[in-house]
Amino acid sequence: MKLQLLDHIAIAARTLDEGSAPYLALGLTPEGADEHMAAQGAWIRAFRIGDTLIELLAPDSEDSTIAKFLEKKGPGLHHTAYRVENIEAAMGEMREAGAPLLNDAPQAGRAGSRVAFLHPKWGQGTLIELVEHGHGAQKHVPEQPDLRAGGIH
Ligand SMILES: C[C@H](C(=O)O)C(=O)SCCNC(=O)CCNC(=O)[C@H](O)C(C)(C)COP(=O)(O)OP(=O)(O)OC[C@H]1O[C@@H](n2cnc3c(N)ncnc32)[C@H](O)[C@@H]1OP(=O)(O)O
Ligand SMILES: [Co+2]
Repeated sequence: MKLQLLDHIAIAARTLDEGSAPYLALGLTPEGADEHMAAQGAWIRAFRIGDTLIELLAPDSEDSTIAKFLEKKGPGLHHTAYRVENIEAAMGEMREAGAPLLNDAPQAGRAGSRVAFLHPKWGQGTLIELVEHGHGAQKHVPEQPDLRAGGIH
């Protein structure tokens, strides 16, 4: 398996605004709109640095996995995510290697990506995510493409 790049580093925060403060001060601006991912129990805000994102995660409810994480560890590094070309192939290789995949099938990720997670105990205390972006979405994907520019009327 070839990891293509460090896709994102995710930081858990109590709220997106609280979590944003240091990154705004560092001169970054949020990319696109905040996303609510109910299946992950999270609100997500992304800040881009080249090809990599800082992904802020805030819990959407008291029983969210992010809320559980904050209760145990407080705000901080939640996971690192590596980009792969083909998520099914990458999961197959991980399964063969005996790595503890947390998902049987790819899950829906931010901005239309597909993701799978590996247990943090295996990752030396770091939850690891594998992420595949759709073809043509390797770099910056505008949240709302400007259809006028494409000549569609
Ligand atoms: C989709 C979007 C995107 O990028 O597009 C995202 O990233 S969404 C990101 C949010 N989604 C996810 O995280 C989905 C994958 N996560 C999970 O399935 C789960 O959270 C989990 C299996 C990692 C942990 O669940 P759990 O019920 O076992 O929780 P526990 O609290 O009992 O955790 C078990 C042990 O793992 C540790 N632990 C839990 N979560 C983390 C973490 N993020 N990083 C490092 N260690 C962690 C706990 O401290 C505990 O350690 P000890 O035993 O020493 O006390
Ligand atoms: Co992520």
